Amino acid sequence: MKDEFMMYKLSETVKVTSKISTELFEKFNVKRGLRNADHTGVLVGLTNIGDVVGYDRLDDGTLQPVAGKLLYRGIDIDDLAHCAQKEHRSGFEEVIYLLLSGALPDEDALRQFSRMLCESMALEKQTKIAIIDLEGQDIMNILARTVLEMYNYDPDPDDTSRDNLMRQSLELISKFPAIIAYAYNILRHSAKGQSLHIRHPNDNVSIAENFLYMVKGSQGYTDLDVRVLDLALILHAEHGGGNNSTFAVRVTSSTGTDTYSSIAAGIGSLKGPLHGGANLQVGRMITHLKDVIKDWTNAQEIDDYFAKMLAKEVYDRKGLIYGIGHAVYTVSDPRAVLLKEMAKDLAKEKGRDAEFAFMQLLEERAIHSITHRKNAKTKKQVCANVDFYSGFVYDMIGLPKEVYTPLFAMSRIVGWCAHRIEELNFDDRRIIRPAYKNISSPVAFTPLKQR
Ligand SMILES: CC(=O)SCCNC(=O)CCNC(=O)[C@H](O)C(C)(C)COP(=O)(O)OP(=O)(O)OC[C@H]1O[C@@H](n2cnc3c(N)ncnc32)[C@H](O)[C@@H]1OP(=O)(O)O
Ligand SMILES: O=C([O-])CC(=O)C(=O)O
Repeated sequence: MKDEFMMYKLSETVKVTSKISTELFEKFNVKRGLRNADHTGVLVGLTNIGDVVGYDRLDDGTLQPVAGKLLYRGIDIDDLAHCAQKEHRSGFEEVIYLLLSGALPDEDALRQFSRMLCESMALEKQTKIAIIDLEGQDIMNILARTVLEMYNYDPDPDDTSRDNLMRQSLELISKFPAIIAYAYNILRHSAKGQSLHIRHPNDNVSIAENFLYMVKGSQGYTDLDVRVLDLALILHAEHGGGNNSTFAVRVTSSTGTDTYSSIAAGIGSLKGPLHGGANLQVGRMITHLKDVIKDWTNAQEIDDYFAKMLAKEVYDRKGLIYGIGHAVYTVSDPRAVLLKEMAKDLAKEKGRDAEFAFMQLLEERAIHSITHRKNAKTKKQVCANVDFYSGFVYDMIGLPKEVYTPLFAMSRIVGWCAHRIEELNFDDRRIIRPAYKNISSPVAFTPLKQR
């Protein structure tokens, strides 16, 4: 038997053995996707870090959709984002301090903290060599592998005491920008034949600015670009304990494993197209839609195409419109609202109003099409999520698609670290270990010669 046929045979067998009928989930009251029947998440933990609000629960137990709110340690992200922008200073460092410690820094503390992060941004020689060695097409995979490699250079990698976790968190948060920037520059060099730049981070500039500098050089960005990236970093930093990547970090942390293994799990989760990887999928989808939709202002033409997408007849045949829908948000995702505001201003500045108007119409028609789709099992209200406008914003400040999802990780590493510290520090913590009911019947063993 040829190896290819063996693989085909194995896969065909799995087609049958992996089938589990939906009725069985209902029969055994299994919370598919750890979700209740009303789509809310099963309550599996408590946290002091982020609060994601998408609905109110009324006295009769039903849900009332509300405009989305996101709080970091009790503080509304609208306030964090608008205040930093109004004061013309970077806000991401303040958010890191807040999420990790639980309180806002005063001016002195913020200055010292920002300097500390900046000074720890440069990568050790071994890490740089590891990134060059790990040449590959996907920066999320390079990031995960680099993080795993960093275990070897840590003098105390397995110590899960709070002090050590804080040290490791600050190291990882400060080093992600250089890892991503260098990995992209190496990819650009090897895949596109461009010159290779390994720029040392600058002292006394924000994380957002340092990232742009390391990717594009000092002539390659403007003050506005820095402000835009800083906003994106503020908005992606944390999303409660239940989002898939943070939960992956909490699940792995609950075993007592080391920080690098746990963060690599978070990166793997975030890469998925239903989670952080959706920003890349939105970019691809919009490029496709710009091509196939002849009249960018024609709602009917868009509706017709979306109907075919939802019916899995065109595009990637997954039946999804990327950047739309959310497990918690219903009326709006507050991050998408802020990114959309930013996208509108930027589009005006960069002469891309027609594209912005097209995106806005796509958003409106996507929500309409999902709400009115054929054979819908539920009528849950959907809205644009954080990934809908982020790629467009990155594109307008000249960032390549290869870094869209890594930028999400560069920010979300903060939430992951805060949750890992929390997971390893509350009283009476336990290993996370839910149950799977086995539904197969017992099978008698058949000796090899009799099969
Ligand atoms: C940072 C982030 O992770 S944000 C999310 C990024 N992901 C995406 O943008 C991918 C597209 N979106 C989706 O796949 C989903 O909306 C998710 C994964 C984000 C949320 O999934 P769920 O919470 O399981 O969806 P939910 O239960 O609220 O969906 C309700 C219904 O709307 C449908 N729906 C929701 N979003 C979409 C979508 N984008 N395209 C098509 N149908 C959708 C669901 O299939 C479901 O249909 P059904 O009732 O007929 O079964
Ligand atoms: O909360 C979720 O399920 C996904 C999300 O928006 C995030 O992690 O930012």
